[in-house]
Amino acid sequence: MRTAYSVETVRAAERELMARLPEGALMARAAAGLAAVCAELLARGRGRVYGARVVLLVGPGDNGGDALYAGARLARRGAGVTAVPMDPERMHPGGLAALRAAGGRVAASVPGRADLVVDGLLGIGGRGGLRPAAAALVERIPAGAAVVAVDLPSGVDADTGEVAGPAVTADVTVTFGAYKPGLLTDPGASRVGAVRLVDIGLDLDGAAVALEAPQHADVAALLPVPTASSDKYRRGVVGVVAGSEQYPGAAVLAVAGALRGGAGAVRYVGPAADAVLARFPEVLVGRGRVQAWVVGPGLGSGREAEVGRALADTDVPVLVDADGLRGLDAGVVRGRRAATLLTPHAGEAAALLGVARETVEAGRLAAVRELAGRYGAAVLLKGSTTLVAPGGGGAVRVNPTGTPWLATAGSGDVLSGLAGALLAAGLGGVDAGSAAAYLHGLAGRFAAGGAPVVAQEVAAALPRAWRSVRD
Ligand SMILES: NC(=O)C1=CN([C@@H]2O[C@H](COP(=O)(O)OP(=O)(O)OC[C@H]3O[C@@H](n4cnc5c(N)ncnc54)[C@H](OP(=O)(O)O)[C@@H]3O)[C@@H](O)[C@H]2O)[C@@H](O)CC1
Ligand SMILES: [K+]
Repeated sequence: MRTAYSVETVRAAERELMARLPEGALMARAAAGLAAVCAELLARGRGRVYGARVVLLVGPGDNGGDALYAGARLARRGAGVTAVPMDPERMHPGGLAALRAAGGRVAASVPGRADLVVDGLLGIGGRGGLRPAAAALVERIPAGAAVVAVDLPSGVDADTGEVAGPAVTADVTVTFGAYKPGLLTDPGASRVGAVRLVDIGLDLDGAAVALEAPQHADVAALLPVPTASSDKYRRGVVGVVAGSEQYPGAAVLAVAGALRGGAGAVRYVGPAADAVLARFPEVLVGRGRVQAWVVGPGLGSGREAEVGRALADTDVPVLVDADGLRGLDAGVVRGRRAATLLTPHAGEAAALLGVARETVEAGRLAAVRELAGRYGAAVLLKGSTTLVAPGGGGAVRVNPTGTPWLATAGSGDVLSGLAGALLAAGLGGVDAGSAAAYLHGLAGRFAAGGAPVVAQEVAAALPRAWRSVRD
C-alpha cells in the first residue's frame, strides 16, 4: 500500500524526530532532496544546471525555507536563482542568508522567463484558499517553465485535496517524509504531477493511516483463486438484480462484470433476462441461493421493493448501486449483519447526503467518510479518483488506476458486477470495492489505449487486468 498520513500525524512524527536531531537537520534533508529533483529536471530539460534560470516562490513559513535552501544548492551549481517572496518581511532567515551567500537574489516580482519555478509558498501549514498575495504570484508563473511544488502544490489542502480558488499546478511534487491525503485525492491529485517522496527519517510505523492506495501486490493478495476442491458454489454465486425494459443494457453490463470477477456462477433476476441470456448463455436466471447480491444498475424507478428484498437477506453481502441507492434507508443498512457496499457517483452521493453535487466533487474525501459513517457501510465513491471508505471509520482507500476514458455509459455497471463477484468470493466491502476499482481502472486503460472506450470493452479487458496484477 502507498500510505498517506494526516498533517497532524506528520507533525507529531516531525516533533519527535526534531527533538533528537540538531536544529535545521530536517530542513536540510528536505532541501537536499528537493534540490536533487530540481537538478534532475533541469538536466533532463536543458542538459545542465549551470546557467539555468530558477525562480523560487517563497512563502512565510518553513515551506519557503525549503525552497530557499534548495535554491542555494542550485545557485552553487551555477544556476541563476531569483527568490520572489509572498511577504518580503517574512522569509525564513536562515534560508535567505544561505541563498544570498550562494549568489542568489531577491526580486519583488516574478521574472517573465524561467526554466524552473519552485513553489515554496505553502506546505502543510496552508489553510483555506490562497490569500491574494500568494495567488498573485501563482498567476505570474511564466508559461513554459517546469514547476516543482515543495511538499504539495500551494492552494491544495494537504488533508483533503480540496482546492479553494487558485492553486499551483505542478509537473513534479517533492513531498517530505510521507504522502499527504491531498496529493492522492482529487481535485488536489490532478495538480500534483509526478510525486517524489523524499525520506527525511520520519518514523510513522504504527501511526494511523488516513488514506491508502493499493498497489499490484496488494490487489493480487486479495483476488480469489480457485483451488482443486473449488466448485461453482464454493467460488461464490453472485445474484444480479439490475436492468429494466428501459435499461436492459445495464443488466448485461453488470452481468459481464460479475462473470469476469471470479464468481463460480452469476444468477440474474429481472426483466432483461432475454438480453442477458442472448449475450451470456452461462447465466442462471431467477431467484435462488447466492453468496452476494448486486442490486441497482438500470433498475429505473419504482423498484424499491427489490432493493429492500436484497437488503433483507441480512446474512448475504449486498452491493447497492445507481437506482438502488435512491431513498436508501440508513437504518436498514445499519441493521445488516453481512457486508454492505454502496457505490454512488458524486450525484448519487450528493442526493444521499442532501447536498449539492459540487459540494461532493469539491470535498470527495469528506463526503465518502460522511456517507460511510451515516450508513455504517463501506462506500465506494466513483469519480476521477475513486475512494472507498469503511463503515466503521479508519483508512480510506484511493484507487490509483483508471483513466478519464472510463467516464462512459455503463462503465459503473461493469464495476458493480465485478465488485459483487468479489463480495461473493468472501472479500469484505472495502477490499471488494477497492480491488474491483483497481482492476476496472486497469481494464479501462488497456481497453482505451488512448482512445475512446465502451463499457463492454472494459469488461472484456478484465481478464488482462487480472493477469497483469497477478504477474
Ligand atoms: N513535516 C516535516 O517533517 C517537515 C516539514 N518541512 C516543511 O515545512 C512545511 C511546513 O511549514 P510551516 O509549518 O511553517 O507552514 P507553511 O506550509 O510554510 O505555511 C505557513 C505559513 O503560511 C501562511 N499561510 C497559511 N495559509 C495561507 C494561505 N491560505 N494563503 C497565504 N498564506 C497562508 C501562514 O501565515 P499566518 O497564518 O501565520 O499569517 C504561515 O506563515 C512543510 O510543508 C515542509 O515544506 C521541512 O522543512 C522539514 C520537515
Ligand atoms: K508548496
